[in-house]
Amino acid sequence: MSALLEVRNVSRHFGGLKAISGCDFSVTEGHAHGIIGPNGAGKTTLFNLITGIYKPTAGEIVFAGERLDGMRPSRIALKGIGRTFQNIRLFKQLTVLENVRIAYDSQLHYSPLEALITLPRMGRNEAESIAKSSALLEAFGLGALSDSLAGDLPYGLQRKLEIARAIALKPRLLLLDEPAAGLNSGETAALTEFLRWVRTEYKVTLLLIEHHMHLVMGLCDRITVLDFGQKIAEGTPEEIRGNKRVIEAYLGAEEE
Ligand SMILES: Nc1ncnc2c1ncn2[C@@H]1O[C@H](COP(=O)(O)OP(=O)(O)OP(=O)(O)O)[C@@H](O)[C@H]1O
Repeated sequence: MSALLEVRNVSRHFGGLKAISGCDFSVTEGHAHGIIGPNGAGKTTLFNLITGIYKPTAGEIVFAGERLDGMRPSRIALKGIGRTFQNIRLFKQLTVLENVRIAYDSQLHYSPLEALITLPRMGRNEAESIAKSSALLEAFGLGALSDSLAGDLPYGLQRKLEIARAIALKPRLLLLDEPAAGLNSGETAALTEFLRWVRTEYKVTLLLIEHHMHLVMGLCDRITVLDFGQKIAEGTPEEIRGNKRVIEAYLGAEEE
Protein backbone atom coordinates (compact mmCIF):
# COMPACT_ATOMS: atom_id res chain seq x y z
CA MET A 1 0.00 0.00 0.00
CA SER A 2 1.23 3.49 -0.83
CA ALA A 3 1.77 6.52 1.38
CA LEU A 4 -1.12 8.98 1.24
CA LEU A 5 0.59 11.53 3.48
CA GLU A 6 4.31 12.09 3.93
CA VAL A 7 5.73 14.40 6.57
CA ARG A 8 9.38 14.90 5.53
CA ASN A 9 11.85 16.31 8.02
CA VAL A 10 9.34 18.93 9.18
CA SER A 11 10.15 21.50 11.86
CA ARG A 12 8.10 24.32 13.32
CA HIS A 13 9.64 26.73 15.77
CA PHE A 14 7.87 29.46 17.74
CA GLY A 15 10.66 31.85 18.63
CA GLY A 16 13.11 29.69 20.55
CA LEU A 17 10.58 26.93 21.17
CA LYS A 18 10.95 23.88 18.92
CA ALA A 19 7.34 22.67 18.88
CA ILE A 20 8.21 20.18 16.08
CA SER A 21 11.78 19.25 15.13
CA GLY A 22 12.83 17.19 12.11
CA CYS A 23 9.69 15.09 12.17
CA ASP A 24 9.45 12.30 9.57
CA PHE A 25 6.62 9.83 9.08
CA SER A 26 4.14 8.64 6.50
CA VAL A 27 0.54 7.51 6.62
CA THR A 28 -0.47 4.56 4.48
CA GLU A 29 -3.72 4.84 2.51
CA GLY A 30 -6.52 2.95 4.25
CA HIS A 31 -4.78 2.86 7.63
CA ALA A 32 -5.83 4.27 10.97
CA HIS A 33 -2.62 5.95 12.15
CA GLY A 34 -2.24 7.21 15.73
CA ILE A 35 -0.15 10.11 17.00
CA ILE A 36 0.54 9.86 20.71
CA GLY A 37 2.81 11.61 23.17
CA PRO A 38 2.75 13.49 26.47
CA ASN A 39 1.10 16.93 26.81
CA GLY A 40 2.96 19.60 24.85
CA ALA A 41 4.74 17.01 22.65
CA GLY A 42 3.66 18.89 19.50
CA LYS A 43 0.74 16.75 18.31
CA THR A 44 -1.74 19.55 17.65
CA THR A 45 1.02 21.65 16.07
CA LEU A 46 1.58 18.77 13.65
CA PHE A 47 -2.13 18.81 12.70
CA ASN A 48 -1.94 22.59 12.24
CA LEU A 49 1.02 22.08 9.90
CA ILE A 50 -0.74 19.40 7.84
CA THR A 51 -3.92 21.51 7.50
CA GLY A 52 -2.02 24.69 6.61
CA ILE A 53 -2.82 26.70 9.75
CA TYR A 54 0.96 26.93 10.30
CA LYS A 55 3.72 26.86 7.70
CA PRO A 56 6.68 24.61 8.48
CA THR A 57 9.92 26.36 9.47
CA ALA A 58 11.61 23.59 7.45
CA GLY A 59 10.66 20.38 5.65
CA GLU A 60 7.94 19.21 3.27
CA ILE A 61 4.44 17.85 3.59
CA VAL A 62 3.24 15.76 0.65
CA PHE A 63 -0.34 14.55 0.20
CA ALA A 64 -1.24 12.17 -2.63
CA GLY A 65 2.06 13.08 -4.32
CA GLU A 66 1.55 16.86 -4.08
CA ARG A 67 3.35 19.38 -1.84
CA LEU A 68 0.91 20.93 0.65
CA ASP A 69 3.20 23.14 2.69
CA GLY A 70 2.59 26.76 1.77
CA MET A 71 -0.99 26.12 0.58
CA ARG A 72 -3.90 27.89 2.26
CA PRO A 73 -6.08 25.82 4.65
CA SER A 74 -9.15 26.11 2.40
CA ARG A 75 -7.20 24.67 -0.54
CA ILE A 76 -5.81 21.86 1.56
CA ALA A 77 -9.37 21.01 2.67
CA LEU A 78 -10.45 20.86 -0.99
CA LYS A 79 -7.54 18.52 -1.73
CA GLY A 80 -9.24 16.00 0.57
CA ILE A 81 -8.05 16.54 4.14
CA GLY A 82 -10.81 16.88 6.75
CA ARG A 83 -10.44 17.63 10.43
CA THR A 84 -12.20 17.60 13.77
CA PHE A 85 -10.98 19.59 16.77
CA GLN A 86 -10.01 18.94 20.37
CA ASN A 87 -12.72 21.40 21.43
CA ILE A 88 -15.74 20.52 19.30
CA ARG A 89 -16.41 23.24 16.74
CA LEU A 90 -20.04 23.02 15.71
CA PHE A 91 -22.49 25.82 14.98
CA LYS A 92 -24.28 25.24 18.26
CA GLN A 93 -27.22 27.58 17.51
CA LEU A 94 -27.98 25.80 14.23
CA THR A 95 -29.77 22.46 13.92
CA VAL A 96 -28.03 19.15 13.41
CA LEU A 97 -29.21 19.11 9.77
CA GLU A 98 -28.00 22.68 9.13
CA ASN A 99 -24.56 21.82 10.48
CA VAL A 100 -24.14 19.11 7.85
CA ARG A 101 -25.80 21.19 5.11
CA ILE A 102 -23.18 23.88 5.58
CA ALA A 103 -20.54 21.36 4.56
CA TYR A 104 -22.42 20.31 1.41
CA ASP A 105 -23.36 23.88 0.50
CA SER A 106 -19.78 25.08 0.90
CA GLN A 107 -18.96 22.96 -2.14
CA LEU A 108 -21.52 24.86 -4.24
CA HIS A 109 -20.88 28.25 -5.82
CA TYR A 110 -22.58 30.41 -3.23
CA SER A 111 -21.51 31.02 0.36
CA PRO A 112 -22.84 28.79 3.14
CA LEU A 113 -24.48 31.81 4.75
CA GLU A 114 -26.23 32.70 1.50
CA ALA A 115 -27.32 29.10 1.22
CA LEU A 116 -29.06 29.32 4.58
CA ILE A 117 -30.55 32.80 4.14
CA THR A 118 -31.73 33.02 0.51
CA LEU A 119 -33.57 29.73 0.50
CA PRO A 120 -36.15 30.44 -2.28
CA ARG A 121 -33.42 30.87 -4.91
CA MET A 122 -31.83 27.56 -4.10
CA GLY A 123 -34.51 25.26 -5.49
CA ARG A 124 -32.98 22.03 -6.72
CA ASN A 125 -29.63 22.56 -4.95
CA GLU A 126 -31.40 23.05 -1.68
CA ALA A 127 -33.45 19.89 -2.05
CA GLU A 128 -30.33 17.97 -2.98
CA SER A 129 -28.26 19.23 -0.05
CA ILE A 130 -31.10 18.44 2.38
CA ALA A 131 -31.45 14.94 0.92
CA LYS A 132 -27.71 14.25 1.09
CA SER A 133 -27.41 15.67 4.61
CA SER A 134 -30.40 13.66 5.82
CA ALA A 135 -29.00 10.44 4.32
CA LEU A 136 -25.64 11.01 6.00
CA LEU A 137 -27.29 11.74 9.36
CA GLU A 138 -29.39 8.55 9.03
CA ALA A 139 -26.24 6.54 8.37
CA PHE A 140 -24.62 8.08 11.43
CA GLY A 141 -27.65 7.25 13.61
CA LEU A 142 -28.45 10.95 14.04
CA GLY A 143 -31.47 11.12 11.72
CA ALA A 144 -34.05 11.46 14.51
CA LEU A 145 -32.14 14.46 15.88
CA SER A 146 -32.02 16.42 12.60
CA ASP A 147 -34.12 19.30 13.92
CA SER A 148 -32.48 19.52 17.35
CA LEU A 149 -30.04 22.33 18.03
CA ALA A 150 -26.49 21.01 17.81
CA GLY A 151 -25.66 22.62 21.16
CA ASP A 152 -28.45 20.62 22.87
CA LEU A 153 -26.94 17.24 21.91
CA PRO A 154 -25.06 15.22 24.53
CA TYR A 155 -21.30 15.56 24.20
CA GLY A 156 -20.73 12.16 22.56
CA LEU A 157 -23.31 12.88 19.86
CA GLN A 158 -21.80 16.32 19.20
CA ARG A 159 -18.53 14.51 18.45
CA LYS A 160 -20.35 12.18 16.06
CA LEU A 161 -21.98 15.16 14.34
CA GLU A 162 -18.61 16.88 13.95
CA ILE A 163 -17.31 13.72 12.26
CA ALA A 164 -20.41 13.58 10.03
CA ARG A 165 -19.82 17.18 8.94
CA ALA A 166 -16.21 16.38 8.10
CA ILE A 167 -17.26 13.26 6.12
CA ALA A 168 -19.77 15.35 4.13
CA LEU A 169 -16.77 16.94 2.40
CA LYS A 170 -15.62 13.46 1.26
CA PRO A 171 -12.08 13.61 2.64
CA ARG A 172 -9.47 11.01 1.67
CA LEU A 173 -7.71 11.71 4.97
CA LEU A 174 -9.51 12.62 8.18
CA LEU A 175 -7.57 14.16 11.07
CA LEU A 176 -9.19 13.61 14.47
CA ASP A 177 -7.79 15.58 17.42
CA GLU A 178 -8.57 13.63 20.61
CA PRO A 179 -11.94 12.24 19.49
CA ALA A 180 -12.42 10.43 22.84
CA ALA A 181 -11.73 13.50 25.01
CA GLY A 182 -14.47 13.84 27.61
CA LEU A 183 -15.97 10.40 26.90
CA ASN A 184 -16.28 7.63 29.52
CA SER A 185 -14.85 4.16 28.90
CA GLY A 186 -18.11 2.74 27.51
CA GLU A 187 -18.47 5.66 25.12
CA THR A 188 -14.81 5.32 24.11
CA ALA A 189 -15.32 1.64 23.26
CA ALA A 190 -18.35 2.58 21.15
CA LEU A 191 -16.34 5.33 19.44
CA THR A 192 -13.60 2.82 18.57
CA GLU A 193 -16.17 0.64 16.77
CA PHE A 194 -17.75 3.67 15.17
CA LEU A 195 -14.44 4.96 13.76
CA ARG A 196 -13.71 1.49 12.38
CA TRP A 197 -17.07 1.66 10.60
CA VAL A 198 -16.42 5.21 9.30
CA ARG A 199 -13.07 4.15 7.87
CA THR A 200 -14.55 1.21 5.96
CA GLU A 201 -17.86 2.78 4.95
CA TYR A 202 -16.40 6.05 3.63
CA LYS A 203 -13.02 4.63 2.50
CA VAL A 204 -11.19 7.28 4.49
CA THR A 205 -7.71 7.12 5.98
CA LEU A 206 -7.63 8.21 9.63
CA LEU A 207 -4.88 10.11 11.43
CA LEU A 208 -5.74 10.62 15.06
CA ILE A 209 -4.27 12.18 18.16
CA GLU A 210 -5.49 10.38 21.25
CA HIS A 211 -4.64 9.89 24.91
CA HIS A 212 -7.09 6.99 25.49
CA MET A 213 -4.81 4.00 24.96
CA HIS A 214 -7.66 1.51 24.53
CA LEU A 215 -8.84 3.43 21.51
CA VAL A 216 -5.36 3.90 20.05
CA MET A 217 -4.29 0.29 20.58
CA GLY A 218 -7.67 -1.12 19.47
CA LEU A 219 -8.04 0.93 16.30
CA CYS A 220 -4.65 1.93 14.91
CA ASP A 221 -2.59 -0.05 12.39
CA ARG A 222 0.43 2.11 13.13
CA ILE A 223 1.44 4.60 15.80
CA THR A 224 3.93 7.48 15.79
CA VAL A 225 5.12 8.71 19.17
CA LEU A 226 6.23 12.31 19.75
CA ASP A 227 8.05 13.78 22.73
CA PHE A 228 9.33 17.36 22.91
CA GLY A 229 8.57 17.82 19.20
CA GLN A 230 10.57 14.82 18.04
CA LYS A 231 9.52 11.39 16.85
CA ILE A 232 10.81 8.95 19.47
CA ALA A 233 9.18 5.77 18.16
CA GLU A 234 6.99 4.33 15.45
CA GLY A 235 5.44 0.92 14.93
CA THR A 236 2.46 -1.35 15.40
CA PRO A 237 0.47 -1.15 18.67
CA GLU A 238 2.37 -4.22 19.95
CA GLU A 239 5.75 -2.66 19.16
CA ILE A 240 4.80 0.64 20.80
CA ARG A 241 3.38 -1.02 23.92
CA GLY A 242 6.77 -2.60 24.69
CA ASN A 243 9.00 0.31 23.56
CA LYS A 244 11.33 1.47 26.34
CA ARG A 245 11.58 5.10 25.20
CA VAL A 246 7.81 5.39 25.00
CA ILE A 247 7.34 3.96 28.47
CA GLU A 248 9.96 6.37 29.82
CA ALA A 249 8.34 9.38 28.11
CA TYR A 250 4.98 8.52 29.68
CA LEU A 251 6.38 7.68 33.11
CA GLY A 252 8.33 10.95 33.02
CA ALA A 253 5.12 12.80 32.23
CA GLU A 254 3.31 11.06 35.11
CA GLU A 255 6.06 11.88 37.61
CA GLU A 256 5.73 15.59 36.71
N1 LIG B 1 1.03 29.36 18.22
C1 LIG B 1 1.94 29.02 19.13
N2 LIG B 1 2.81 29.92 19.63
C2 LIG B 1 3.73 29.59 20.56
N3 LIG B 1 3.88 28.34 21.06
C3 LIG B 1 3.03 27.39 20.60
C4 LIG B 1 2.03 27.67 19.62
N4 LIG B 1 1.34 26.52 19.37
C5 LIG B 1 1.90 25.58 20.13
N5 LIG B 1 2.91 26.09 20.88
C6 LIG B 1 3.77 25.36 21.82
O1 LIG B 1 4.26 24.23 21.15
C7 LIG B 1 4.34 23.12 22.06
C8 LIG B 1 3.55 21.97 21.51
O2 LIG B 1 2.17 22.26 21.65
P1 LIG B 1 1.01 21.32 21.09
O3 LIG B 1 -0.30 21.97 21.41
O4 LIG B 1 1.28 21.01 19.68
O5 LIG B 1 1.19 20.01 21.97
P2 LIG B 1 0.25 18.73 22.08
O6 LIG B 1 1.12 17.54 21.98
O7 LIG B 1 -0.88 18.86 21.14
O8 LIG B 1 -0.28 18.86 23.59
P3 LIG B 1 -1.69 18.37 24.25
O9 LIG B 1 -1.63 16.88 24.33
O10 LIG B 1 -1.64 19.02 25.61
O11 LIG B 1 -2.78 18.90 23.39
C9 LIG B 1 3.84 23.61 23.41
O12 LIG B 1 4.96 23.98 24.19
C10 LIG B 1 3.01 24.82 23.03
O13 LIG B 1 2.97 25.75 24.10
